[in-house]
Amino acid sequence: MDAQDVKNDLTEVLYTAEEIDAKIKELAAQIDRDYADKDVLLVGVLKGAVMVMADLARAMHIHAPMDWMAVSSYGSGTKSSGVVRILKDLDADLTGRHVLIVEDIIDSGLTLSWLKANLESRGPASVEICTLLRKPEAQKVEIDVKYVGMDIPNKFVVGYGLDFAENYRNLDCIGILAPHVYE
Ligand SMILES: O=P(O)(O)OC[C@H]1O[C@H](OP(=O)(O)OP(=O)(O)O)[C@H](O)[C@@H]1O
Ligand code: HPA
Ligand SMILES: [Mg+2]
Repeated sequence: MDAQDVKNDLTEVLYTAEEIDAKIKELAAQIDRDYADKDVLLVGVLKGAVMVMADLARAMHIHAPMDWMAVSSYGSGTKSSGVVRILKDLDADLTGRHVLIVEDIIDSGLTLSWLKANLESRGPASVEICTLLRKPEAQKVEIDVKYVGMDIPNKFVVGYGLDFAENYRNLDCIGILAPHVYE
């Protein structure tokens, strides 16, 4: 690791690229089984879920059409504002469809509880959630989540799609961001 390596800004690597890959494959196998007899539409939440979506979809063996929504509740800070805004809506009509929301992280849960209710109001056959990470100690609202990769401590994490002020998304691992970077 050279002096410029952004990994230097992590206090700890929580999951290596290999560990993430193994977990994504497990989730994909579960999803393949559960949706074997119905068509699923993957709904990725930009931008954080881009890496999860790309790897999850490629690890699946059933049809996995993808659509995207952009919502933002964090802006450039490390705390959720609780106010969710739609920055880009779906192209697809959800009527009668089995929707699987794909997310990188459930932190306070405010984004997903809002999003799930929003998508449920569009007449889908079902709406389930797949998230790679969840912070149980930070969650402020109950959400029924069918697929969870791993539960993590209540620390601000970056990498594999997760950003701080738009940086670190391209890290191949997931780690805890050193507080000196944002304090
Ligand atoms: O459970 P919550 O406390 O609501 O936090 C989780 C959400 O926050 C992040 O998105 P963000 O709004 O930062 O946008 P981004 O995906 O573009 O980084 C993350 O990707 C989730 O969507
Ligand atoms: O821990 C986090 N890191 C990056 N983005 C986030 N959005 C919610 N929680 C986090
Ligand atoms: Mg973010």
